[in-house]
Order: sequence, then structure tokens, then C-alpha cells
Amino acid sequence: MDLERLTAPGDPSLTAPVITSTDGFPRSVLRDRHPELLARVLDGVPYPPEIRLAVNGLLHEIEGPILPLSDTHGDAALWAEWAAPYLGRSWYEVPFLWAENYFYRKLLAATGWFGPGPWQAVDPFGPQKDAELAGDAVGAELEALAALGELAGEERLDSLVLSALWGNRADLGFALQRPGADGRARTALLVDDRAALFPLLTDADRIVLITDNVGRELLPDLVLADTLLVGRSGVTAWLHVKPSPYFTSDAMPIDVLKTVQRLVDGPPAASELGLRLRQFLSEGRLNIVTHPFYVAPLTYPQAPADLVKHYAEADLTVLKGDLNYRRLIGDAEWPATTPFEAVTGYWPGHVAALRTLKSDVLVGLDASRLTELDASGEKWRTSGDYAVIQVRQA
Ligand SMILES: O=P(O)(O)OC[C@@]1(O)O[C@H](CO)[C@@H](O)[C@@H]1O
Repeated sequence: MDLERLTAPGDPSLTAPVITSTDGFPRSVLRDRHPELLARVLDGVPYPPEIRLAVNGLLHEIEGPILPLSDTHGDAALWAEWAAPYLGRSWYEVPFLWAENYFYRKLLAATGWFGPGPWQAVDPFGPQKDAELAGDAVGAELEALAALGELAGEERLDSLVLSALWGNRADLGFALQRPGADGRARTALLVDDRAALFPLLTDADRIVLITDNVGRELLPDLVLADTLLVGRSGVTAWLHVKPSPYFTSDAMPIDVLKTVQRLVDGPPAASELGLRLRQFLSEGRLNIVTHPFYVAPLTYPQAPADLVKHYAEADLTVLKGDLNYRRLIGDAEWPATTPFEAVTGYWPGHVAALRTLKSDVLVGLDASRLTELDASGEKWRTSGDYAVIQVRQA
């Protein structure tokens, strides 16, 4: 197997170099963002000296050769297999996606997440996530839910899909790199498949929503799920979340429950919606799903059979965010004009991606738009000011 190039699943003639962190945006994530992230973790949770030492040790480790895991937690044997081709190499020269995943796995071990011990299951990003959920930005969104009541049909769906899309800009790791990112900057949809998405959303009886971040992203995701569930009594929604803390702000089951509670405790329109979500959860119309695959250094073509079956049974799967997009199409230097279909044709059903651009990878772009963006001198692929809504119909 060639570790340096990806082949498009279903089209062996299409290959591209895997993205590594030797330069550009990925290098800045490893070199600048990860150390800041470690500092925030130590700022947020009053870990004891031995854990602080282990977390700080990671800072130095990522500047040296890749070392094996030092814990034997359940998935360690799998990680040993995944790490085998990369041990001893520089973090910067192996696939970016893999290096980031390995970093988060090592960070969890360093914080005592896996236990046993008092720090077992203490989310190292918990304080940051909780502050986001309790903060004014989420508060303003809860207030705005009253106005949503005045919208119906396609207008309502449009507003919800755009909120779920742009809510993705608010991820906490991204804010580290781009302080002040607040949704008011110039924004544009580079690919807009809403016309294909809306009928799929309103006709689906079974919808899978593969979520991304908590706070300003998960909130509109839940409001969207509520609208779809209220619309027709036969609909079920399946919220896929991470089983453990991941990429700072990714949602876990507990985060879904906290968000529902924040709604319940909010102003009247929010509270009504939160109570309805509680009801949907207890009736099995809204379901929380999690799977170890979601925190593995793998891409969707490598998804295990049970998850593939789940996607195949759905009438529509919606993937949220940048990382899910990278995993959907493969984190490689595909020409941006590569058809979306060419790299997602393997998906066992209708699939949609709602993603703000926060890393280099992109497909499905019009050639003239690409020329224009490249000529602009902007860091358009990573600024978070651009987004795509892309649909592939099976
Ligand atoms: O998936 P998300 O939350 O939209 O984005 C995750 C992200 O912040 O993490 C990576 C850098 O660490 C980038 O791919 C991306 O910008």
C-alpha cells in the first residue's frame, strides 16, 4: 500500500499526494496550534503535577521522532498497528490527519482520561466547551429561536441549514488560530447544492447526522433535527457523536445532553424545543450513536461494516464540519475541480457535506472560481470565510 498517495475509492485512475505537515497550514497546526491547545487544557483543568508533566512532555515529543503509545488502554494494540509505518519518523512528514489523531490520542492518555484513577473520564476540553455553551453567543442563539417560529417551510429549512453550516466556524480549536472569528466576516458559499439537499431532507424517514462541534454548531444541528422530526411523525434522526474528547470541541453524548438542558433552561421558545428534544430522545425518534471509528485515524472508505450498514439504511447522511469532510473525500491534494462524485461515489446512499473551509482539501469547485480565488491572495482554503454545501445522490 502506498502511504504517500491516496487513490480515489472507485476510480483507481485518480490519485493524489497525501497531505503532510511539512509546510503551510498543517505545519502551523502542529507547530503553533497544538502547543496553545495544551496550554489551554492545563489552564482549564487543575491537573496534578504528574499529569501536567505528561501533558507538557507532549510539547517536546512532537518536535522529535514519533514514539509508540506509552499506555495499554483497550485500543492501544490497534494504534500500534496504525503507528507501525510512522514510528521513528518526524511528526511533520507523516500524513497530517494521522498526526493530529495520534496527538489527541496521546493527549487523552497523558491527562488520565482512560484511567484508572481520579482523572478517568474527565474531559480535558470540558471547561472550554462548558464556557462556550454557557456564553453569550449561545445565549443570543437561544433568544433568536423565538423569531424562528415565524418561519415555515423552505424558508425555515434554509435558515436552519445555513446556521448549522456557519456554526461550524465557531470551533474552539479554530478560534485559537483566528481570535475574533465571529461570523461577521465576509463569507461565501463556494458550492451550493441546497436545491438538491432540501427535498432529500424533507423526504427522508431516517436521517443520520454526523455531528462536529459543541456550542454554536451543535445547537443549530439539534434545532434542525427537531424541525425534521416535528414535520413528519415517521421520521427518526440519528446523531453520531464522538465516544471521547477529540479535536477540542467535538461533541460527545454528554454534550448533546448538556445542550438539550441548556435549551430547556433557556427562554420560552428554546425551552419548548428542548423539552420536545427530550421527548424525542425518550421515544427513540432522536437517537445518539457513537463508535470508536469516529476517533480513529481513518477515513470513511475504511469505515467498519456496522457503520456502513447504518449509513446504507439511512435515507440521507449529513456530515458536518471540516474534519468529517477530510475523512469523507480523503486528506489529499486533489485538484479542487475534481468532481465531488469522483471521491464520494463509494458512499452507500445519499450523502451531504456541510463544511466551512478550515483546511486545504477541497473538491467540486468550478474552474473559474478557483482561478479567481487563487488570484485573490487570500488564504481562502483555511480562513473559515468560505463554505460548501455538497450533495452526492446515490
Ligand atoms: O472539523 P472541524 O471542527 O470543522 O475543524 C477541525 C479543524 O479545526 O481541525 C483541523 C486542524 O486541527 C482542521 O482540519 C480544521 O480546521
